[in-house]
Amino acid sequence: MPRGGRRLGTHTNRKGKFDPADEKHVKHTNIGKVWELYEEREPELSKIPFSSRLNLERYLGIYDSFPFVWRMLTDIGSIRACWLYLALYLAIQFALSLIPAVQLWYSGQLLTIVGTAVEQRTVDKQLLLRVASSRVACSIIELLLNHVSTLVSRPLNTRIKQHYTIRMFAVLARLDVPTFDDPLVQRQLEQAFPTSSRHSVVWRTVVSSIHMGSTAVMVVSQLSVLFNVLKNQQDGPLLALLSFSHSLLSWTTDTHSLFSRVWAATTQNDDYIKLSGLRKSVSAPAHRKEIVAGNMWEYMHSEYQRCINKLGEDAGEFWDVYATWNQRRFPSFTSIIRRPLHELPQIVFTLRAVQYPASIPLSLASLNLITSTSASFSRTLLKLFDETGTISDNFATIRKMYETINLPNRIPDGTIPYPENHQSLQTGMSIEFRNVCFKYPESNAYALNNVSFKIEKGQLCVILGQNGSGKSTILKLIARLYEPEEGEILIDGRDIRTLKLADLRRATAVLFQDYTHFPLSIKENIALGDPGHSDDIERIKEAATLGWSVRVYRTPRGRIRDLSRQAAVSFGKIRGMGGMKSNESTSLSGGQMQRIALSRTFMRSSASEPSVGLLLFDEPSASLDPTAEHDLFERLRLLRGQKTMIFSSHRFGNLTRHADTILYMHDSVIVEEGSHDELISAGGEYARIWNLQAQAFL
Ligand SMILES: Nc1ncnc2c1ncn2[C@@H]1O[C@H](COP(=O)(O)OP(=O)(O)OP(=O)(O)O)[C@@H](O)[C@H]1O
Repeated sequence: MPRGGRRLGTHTNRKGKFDPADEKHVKHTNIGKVWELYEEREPELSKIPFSSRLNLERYLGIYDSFPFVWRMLTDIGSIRACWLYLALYLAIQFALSLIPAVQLWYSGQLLTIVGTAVEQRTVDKQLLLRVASSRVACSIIELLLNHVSTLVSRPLNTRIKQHYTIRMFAVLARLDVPTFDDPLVQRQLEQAFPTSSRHSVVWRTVVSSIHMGSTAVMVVSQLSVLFNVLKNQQDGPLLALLSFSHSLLSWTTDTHSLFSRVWAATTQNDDYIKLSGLRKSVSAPAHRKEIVAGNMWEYMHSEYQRCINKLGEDAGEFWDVYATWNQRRFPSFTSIIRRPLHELPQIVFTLRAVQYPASIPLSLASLNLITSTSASFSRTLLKLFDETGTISDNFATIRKMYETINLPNRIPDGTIPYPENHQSLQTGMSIEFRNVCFKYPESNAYALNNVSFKIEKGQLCVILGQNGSGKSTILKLIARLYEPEEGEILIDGRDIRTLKLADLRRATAVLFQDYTHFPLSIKENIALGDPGHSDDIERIKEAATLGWSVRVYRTPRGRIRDLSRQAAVSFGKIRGMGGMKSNESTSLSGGQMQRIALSRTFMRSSASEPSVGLLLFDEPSASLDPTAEHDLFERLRLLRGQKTMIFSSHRFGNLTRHADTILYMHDSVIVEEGSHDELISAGGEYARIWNLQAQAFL
């Protein structure tokens, strides 16, 4: 039951592992009876005062990110009208950054007027009116500028977001299987393109950079006002310093420790694990049938209640329990002295007033001016530190994003175009495996162990074997989804690695066992089989006709007619399956889904299709009933013409009798090879199972 995390955008430059067992770098705390918290210990730099809040480590990697940030800016420049909007946004932000200093200056002017009035008992009414109205005007201008800024930022954000969404889509779509399946790549993708964020990381970086620039302008302008204010004030620097220390202290203590560090929380409490298991069981639709039919609810309810009663306050989610635990902790020294420090400027002022009673009204005005000016200045200055931290994190994310955009695929592309002559594909492709060994990534066991065979051009080959013997793996290696560890695969006598990947895949039509249904309409699901002809409705209909069988199906969204009688498919009546969440959410059966996948393969695999020379089918009849299976095999055999066709199957029968060659696999190795008659007369494992099956029907 692990929970873990790191505040979004903090320490993103940090390298290394987070190992809960490493006591030197990871602190372990029990949070109540249930949760165990593992936090990274403060790094070396944290010994410098305030460094935990300043997060000095984050600034160290900022320079590495500059080339990527420059690239981001040039990319933004290439988006239509973006520079224009950006320049406008920048100008507005600059104007906004000057406003606080102007407001402070007018506040100072107002206090000077009050001071003069107290001293001389006269008021320059015109000056007062001018200063007061300018002060009000400042607030109105600020409001208007903020509004315009929001109006400008919206189209800017949308354009930037769309631009990068399209690039992200390209990254996701082009990754090959081993690269995409790598958990590290998955994490990299999630960090570079978080799915949950409303704004793109690019927009966040642009905004935070501009804000940092305007905060810097604010700091400089407010500093000059502060300097002017303090210039003529007795005790001014002391009062300003006290006020500044209070702001600094509040800033350093206003942070939640867990938010700034890498952490993980886990539990091994059996009651809590059972409690969450029960909660998930009653919430997930997958368990509903069994809960109802097995009359389980009363037991589940009483167990749930028992676990909650036993755990008491600790029965909550990690964050709730942690919040309660954190509140109970004794306040830190800094948070204790924060309050008295807030009062200190007033105490100092009172002491001074007692010393020089004659100047009390004037000093009162000064106290107010100095404390408000220095508080505003220190707030802005400290905001600048926070923003610098955010910038360094955003820059690091930009770097990661561009690294992800450039992520190379694990399967290297070849350079030789294939085939030299397209007509040659009509007579199929030859395939040869020479001593091929292969392990799946993250697996220690061989899925193929020293496999060698040759399938000649135009042959029909059936790969037979039990579950897990390696049949699908052979097909995946031919489609170059993975790379063998040892050995060679030859296509028409050429090393598969030297051939251009796109050409090879264009020449191959494949139906995998674990085919999927894209959450798109049925028509689009079929058309994807040959994206080059996705507008060719006749071709889609033909593929659908070939993939379907002798039944009439009703889908919740439309009716697919009996295609075996060569009736036309009316796609107008089949409304899309777009929006379906998963296979379970539609009422199409496994067999129906398989027919759609078959139709997709048929988009490119007809005998007349000149660009395809090899047809690969991994258990194409697994979800079909016997009639449909027989029907399908007959159609496939007729359809292939003279092209090479490879089937993987664990069923003996109709198909194997027609095969030119059968590869019989066991435990990642080919144990028998030959035609049906050859294997029967050889009297090996194939013959044994064939005879067993034959006896069953006697
Ligand atoms: N993605 C994967 N990662 C790790 N191991 C895998 C993966 N896919 C398959 N394997 C393993 O490789 C071995 C060969 O699998 P393969 O899918 O080629 O068998 P198969 O003969 O096609 O089986 P089936 O008849 O069940 O489809 C099996 O032990 C399987 O568990």
